[in-house]
Amino acid sequence: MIPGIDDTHNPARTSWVPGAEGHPDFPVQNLPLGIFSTPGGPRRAGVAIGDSVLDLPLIAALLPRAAAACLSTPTLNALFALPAADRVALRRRLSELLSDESHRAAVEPALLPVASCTLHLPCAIGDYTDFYVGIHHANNIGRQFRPDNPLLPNYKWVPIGYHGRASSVQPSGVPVVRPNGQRKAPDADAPAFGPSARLDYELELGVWVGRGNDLGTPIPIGEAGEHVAGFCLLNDWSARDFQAWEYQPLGPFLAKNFHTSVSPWVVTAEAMAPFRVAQPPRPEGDPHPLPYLWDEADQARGALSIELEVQLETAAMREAGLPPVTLSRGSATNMYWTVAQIVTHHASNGCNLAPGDLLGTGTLSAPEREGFGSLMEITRGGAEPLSLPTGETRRFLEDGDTLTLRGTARADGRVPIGLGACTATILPARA
Ligand SMILES: O=C(O)/C=C/C(=O)CC(=O)CC(=O)O
Ligand SMILES: [Ca+2]
Ligand SMILES: [Mg+2]
Repeated sequence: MIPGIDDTHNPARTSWVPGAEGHPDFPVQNLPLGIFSTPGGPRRAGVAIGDSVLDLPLIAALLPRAAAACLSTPTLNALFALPAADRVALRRRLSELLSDESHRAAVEPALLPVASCTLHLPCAIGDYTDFYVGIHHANNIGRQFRPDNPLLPNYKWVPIGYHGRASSVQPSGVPVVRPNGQRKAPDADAPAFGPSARLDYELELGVWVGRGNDLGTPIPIGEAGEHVAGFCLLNDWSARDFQAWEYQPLGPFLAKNFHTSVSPWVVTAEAMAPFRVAQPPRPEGDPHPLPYLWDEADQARGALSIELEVQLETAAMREAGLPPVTLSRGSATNMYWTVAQIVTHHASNGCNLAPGDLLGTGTLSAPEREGFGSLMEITRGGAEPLSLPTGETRRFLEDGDTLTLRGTARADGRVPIGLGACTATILPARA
């Protein structure tokens, strides 16, 4: 079940917190959860509201008991392990506390400016899996890696994924050290080892797993929604030169496990409820998914109406005081498989998902150039370099480049809510 819409989503609801109303990411209709610290203080749970962070342990006495017991821990894993109903109760109470002026005196002392906080990973990530549901990305990139065979025949039957590396997932802001690795130029006799010359990003959504499933017990598709705690932005940094050389036959390995960035706030599945839309119908002639992946309710509301944007700022642009350039604008509706389908498929063999596990959707490219989700697609593998306002060009990312992903959920008659930025700067390779 996908969560329902209630009064916490009411567009008429406003907050007494200065700056919350009209905030592009965090109005009172959002209330994303995260882990933060202040200098000398422990990691603890918080909620973003406008440009403030609400320190949840400080107001635990005002919150529902089940959730309150999980807020002083340095991760959200315990909170995400609770039944979704406990998260709903927490959301309703937070919405009331932050919108009803009568609670202001009790709650305001627990608000901190976000600029004074360090935002951490929301969970201790046991496992991270990256999918490949962006069919336009799969077509575009497949054409470059396998010109005769871009989209393999399993794509429309199986939600394809690979097991990523949890240890190198980092919150937004942590710089990315250019990886060293093996690459082989097409005309070279042997590979060489050194810094990647084709460092790329991948625009993805992250899905935070809520309640887990027992080993050996699959998740029926009708119940997949209850295992999703929320969403973030995810950048699956990719060394395309290493990838092309190493990925056959077992799939991505060192090309993608050196660093993965996530936006630090978890926009809950409940907050996202008004932005769930019908899954676009499959093109004529595509196979009908197997029964374990098919659910009419999921097809009716399983897609996510989230606008996505990627911006690049080079060191020279920063020095010249020029604003970042927008590389692409796309939409999360470009998913061939829904979130419920990837969750159910992942657990279909009895694999156990655990609270705080992270799933990447795969790169979400639109069909057109304006919405491509990686430089590999935008520059067609480097063949069509981008021209920047400084006179620089880019085929792939250079040291000093800062890349930022943003996402905003929108629906008619609703207050838009944002995922917050997922940003990082590239540092030179280390010897
Ligand atoms: O071999 C291919 O076709 C490409 C594989 C990937 O790039 C893996 C990946 O990270 C999938 C994605 O982000 O969509
Ligand atoms: Ca990826
Ligand atoms: Mg990665």
